[in-house]
Amino acid sequence: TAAAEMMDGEVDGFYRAFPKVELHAHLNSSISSVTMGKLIAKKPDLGIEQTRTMINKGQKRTLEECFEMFKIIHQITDRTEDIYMVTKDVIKEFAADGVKYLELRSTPREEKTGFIGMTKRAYVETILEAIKQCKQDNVDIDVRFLLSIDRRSGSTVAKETVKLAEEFFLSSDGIVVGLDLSGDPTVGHGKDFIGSLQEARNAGLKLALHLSEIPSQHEETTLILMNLPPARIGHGTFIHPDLGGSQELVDLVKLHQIPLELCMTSNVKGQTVPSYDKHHFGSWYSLGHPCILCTDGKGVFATDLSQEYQLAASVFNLSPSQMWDISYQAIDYIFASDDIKSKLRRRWNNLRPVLYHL
Ligand SMILES: CC(C)=CCNc1ncnc2c1ncn2[C@@H]1O[C@H](COP(=O)(O)O)[C@@H](O)[C@H]1O
Ligand SMILES: [Zn+2]
Repeated sequence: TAAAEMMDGEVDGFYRAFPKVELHAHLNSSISSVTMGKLIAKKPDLGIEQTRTMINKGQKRTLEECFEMFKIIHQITDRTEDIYMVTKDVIKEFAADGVKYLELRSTPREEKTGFIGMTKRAYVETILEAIKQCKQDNVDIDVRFLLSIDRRSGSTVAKETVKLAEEFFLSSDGIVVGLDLSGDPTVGHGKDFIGSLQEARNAGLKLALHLSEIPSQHEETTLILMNLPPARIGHGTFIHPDLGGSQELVDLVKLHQIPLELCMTSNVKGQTVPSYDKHHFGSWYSLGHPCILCTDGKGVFATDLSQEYQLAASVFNLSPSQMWDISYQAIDYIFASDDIKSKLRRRWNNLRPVLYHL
């Protein structure tokens, strides 16, 4: 479509200058081509080509192919030094794109390769170290972290991840704020994770769960919404009754006012949504339901948050002031404290007249 073609071109400066909140970014999906180039140069033996780690202009992949891409990326980020560099680069790139508050998420990974190997605890510590370093370097962005549970790895691993998250929740000075449930939606069942997720929530961790990324997850989503309600929903592509969901699900989401983390480029390139104009942002936004624009993975999906804003604005014909409200409203749904929310609102309110020349 014309909008899609436009999006592959230059983004005008307007949405880059917009202060933005990014709440759905997987670390290993967010690696830029520059950073990927550095990683490939460090590991020439792997013979990895850049074209296999990102979906470029106009290209599409099946969900299966996308999850194959993550395997390749994980091969090239298998040491703590890689994770450290990736995290720092990703944070600086989000800051350069005008993101003022970022929640990164990543799956604690154990690797036996290399000299020392990497434990899940070391993996998380490395990310937290990189976040701290960026703060010390005065990078203009507030960064928090969610531990991801990969649904492929089953309930025992999920329990371990919750334990690790609870531990870091208490020791990370407010950096670790929650948990994510993600991974291949065709694998595993949500019911295996409900117990662990309830425990996590009782310990004070906030939950952001990938729900209904594919049509066959109706029963799972119902079960999770009845037993948990998470604080935020990732994608929720097939919650709507026209798309394999049901009015009952829509009503549950509306009743609990659960915001949706929406990733337009990711969904179209991953082909769960046929075209930008058919993205479910349209129907939820019309309902007045809280919609948060996110990248999912600015690396693999070759986008950034400014592009996602411009895309939504052009596809759904939204004014700068409506876009401003979307950005401002996202502050309500961050997992950091009310104090941080107030600080961010003040920043936004100070920037608004500058942007609109009011
Ligand atoms: C088309 C497509 C696959 C879109 C992305 N939709 C996703 N759905 C579920 N889990 C995901 C998705 N993207 C990334 N992830 C999770 O994030 C991981 C990569 O980031 P990390 O290693 O956790 O730092 C993947 O292995 C996967 O577990
Ligand atoms: Zn995701």
